[in-house]
Amino acid sequence: MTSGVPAIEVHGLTKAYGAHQAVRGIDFTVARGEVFGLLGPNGAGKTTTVEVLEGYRVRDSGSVTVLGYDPGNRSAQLRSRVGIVLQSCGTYPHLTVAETVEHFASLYPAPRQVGEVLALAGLDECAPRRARTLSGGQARRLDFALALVGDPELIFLDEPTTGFDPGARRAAWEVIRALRDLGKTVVLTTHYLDEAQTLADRVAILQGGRILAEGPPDALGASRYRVAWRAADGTGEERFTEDPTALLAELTADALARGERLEELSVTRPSLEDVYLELTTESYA
Ligand SMILES: Nc1ncnc2c1ncn2[C@@H]1O[C@H](COP(=O)(O)OP(=O)(O)OP(=O)(O)O)[C@@H](O)[C@H]1O
Repeated sequence: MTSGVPAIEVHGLTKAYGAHQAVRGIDFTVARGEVFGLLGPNGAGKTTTVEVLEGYRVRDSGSVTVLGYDPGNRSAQLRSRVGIVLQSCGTYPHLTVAETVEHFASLYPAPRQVGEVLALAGLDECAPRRARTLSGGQARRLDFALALVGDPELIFLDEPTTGFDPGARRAAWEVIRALRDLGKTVVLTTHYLDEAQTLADRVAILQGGRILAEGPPDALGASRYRVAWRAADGTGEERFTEDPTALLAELTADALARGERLEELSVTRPSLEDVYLELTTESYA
């Protein structure tokens, strides 16, 4: 359900806290119906960027458009079309799950049906329970449900599975896939690279307020090959290159000149995790 007009357009966005430049001029576009992952180490500027998009933080410069609006204007129309899953807010512990979702539904002009939202968030069985009795994973599903009930076009998920057990994570991934199937646009920040690899159509890797790489998770490493081998002293070695033919020629020639073999030699296209670690470690150096 992608249309020509992007869900989000960011050009030259900057934001400083006092003397500290948290976001240093970033550009990216999120298409409608896309799941977009923002990755990066602690302090990279992910939350700052998302808060600007959500209209919670005022940018210093650059242009930002969300569903055609400037989020800096905090328009009510934009708010009703955007869903935000905050870290568990624990509202109304005395209400049941169904009552909580019903209450939030009443705040929106055209809410989704409560039963449908409960099913989508995997909360059918929890519907009659009081919110305060939910486990951490169930409470997080309720957060999802509350972000969905207004039937938003665009949903921001901030580290949606942090602290989840593996089962709860898979359940949350199913919810996110269901959102994509409904044609929603999802912006996801996460520290779990497998989560980004599995769910995101495209990712941007941020560090020090700059985007280091952007693209589909499988394509990011397409031109960076990992060449690994075991050296004569038994230590594992690895090098990254855009031209494995040249690197292999160099390595094998050197090894032959020393009368050695490159044991366990392999050439692989790196995973998102490899690309992420290489990029974020490189630029610390
Ligand atoms: N309100 C604030 N006042 C001052 N500095 C801030 C504030 N919020 C964030 N920062 C700083 O700005 C930088 C970017 O922070 P931000 O929270 O955007 O990073 P992040 O990528 O979301 O990190 P994390 O993965 O740890 O959540 C960090 O150096 C942080 O310390």
